[in-house]
Amino acid sequence: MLNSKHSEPQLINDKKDILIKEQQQVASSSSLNTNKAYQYEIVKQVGQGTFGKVYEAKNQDNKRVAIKKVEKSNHFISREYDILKIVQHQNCLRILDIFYTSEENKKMQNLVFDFIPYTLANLLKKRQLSINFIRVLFYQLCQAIKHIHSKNICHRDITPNNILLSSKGELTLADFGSAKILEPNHTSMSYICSRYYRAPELLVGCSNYTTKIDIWSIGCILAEMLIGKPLFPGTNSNDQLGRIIEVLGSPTKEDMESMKPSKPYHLQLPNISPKFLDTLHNIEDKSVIDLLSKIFIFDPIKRASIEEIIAHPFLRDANLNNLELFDEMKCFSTNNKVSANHTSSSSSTTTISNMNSLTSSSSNNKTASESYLSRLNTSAMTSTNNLKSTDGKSSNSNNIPSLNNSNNGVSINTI
Ligand SMILES: Nc1ncnc2c1ncn2[C@@H]1O[C@H](COP(=O)(O)OP(=O)(O)OP(=O)(O)O)[C@@H](O)[C@H]1O
Repeated sequence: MLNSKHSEPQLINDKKDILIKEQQQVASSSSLNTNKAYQYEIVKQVGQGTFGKVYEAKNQDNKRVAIKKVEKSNHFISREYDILKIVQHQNCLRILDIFYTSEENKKMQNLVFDFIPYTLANLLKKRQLSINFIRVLFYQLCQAIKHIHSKNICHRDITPNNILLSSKGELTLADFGSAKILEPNHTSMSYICSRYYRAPELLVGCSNYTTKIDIWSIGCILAEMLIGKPLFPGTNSNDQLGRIIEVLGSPTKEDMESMKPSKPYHLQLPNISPKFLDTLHNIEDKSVIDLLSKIFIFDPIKRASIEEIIAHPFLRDANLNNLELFDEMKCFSTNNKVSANHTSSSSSTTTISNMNSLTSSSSNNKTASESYLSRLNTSAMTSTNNLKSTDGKSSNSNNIPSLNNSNNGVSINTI
């Protein structure tokens, strides 16, 4: 029932190939293997990340590929290639090749991938999705997460920009640049993950979090697919936590302890009561609301695991065999332009009846990536204070001052 139409990756051959290429890489490290760059013809730039650029290119067989160029520097920890060698799943981005170039006296790592033309972010800007299409997209995302979590890999930056889509609606999780294998008693940087998708334990500075931070992010993505805009569009880390509290209500003392904050937190709150059901009241499918209620839980241990999510009734009838019945991806086709406000679907009812009455989202739809710090070598920085987030705003995740009045009186102080 749940067969993807992706072709099965040639795992063994690819892995062997990658290993051989890596050995060749080491052997020719003095020349940085720059010759290999000539095997690829750059077509155009398609993405600009925090640390690198992504290009559409053609290989020698005229196959369309994506090349992600990232500077190799002593100040950056890039685990991306190491993680990509482990991740082998039809819903996770597959690495095809790696080579190094020297550009403007910088050593650049070039990662070559299958080219996948669309992102969930593009799609969400274009149109509202039907509940059945959301179900199949979310199902595929969950399969990707199940695979990486089975290897203790935490993605740590799941956002609509990192979810790639084929013209048929096949989903590929990309950007393993922030991913890390989480060891049980090791600490990790809490200043990780793009803001809107950051789990509350990260916002309070927890440094021995688990893969449940990814579960929070996919909950945010599911909600965003349903309502058409980010559920928690915080303008800074404080505002982010305030917005979560507005919807979920104040965390209890036990919730706070479960999130293992970096400092004792004293919540000066006029005991906010949950607005969760009000926030999502326009969503007609009640099983998806029940699923979200099991994901949006402060306590990471009580938050649903990926196996529990996959077993939830919302995903029970996910059927990838009829992807072609959906018309959502047609909005990208040049011959068949669908307006951004197009809401009908051939296959199911629309998800919500009135997007304007959703309560928690602001007009600011810009994703604020705060993930870049995760890639900095800790020795290269002394403090996270006053570092700028990639949206250009000053941001400070671990030293949380009072929230401003825009959060209905929610204020949070550290003691
Ligand atoms: N395989 C691919 N095929 C086509 N486009 C891609 C591919 N990989 C990435 N892109 C495009 O490039 C963008 C940036 O890619 P990616 O997230 O991997 O880079 P990044 O430098 O890690 O970005 P960020 O710092 O924002 O996370 C994606 O949002 C997507 O638009």
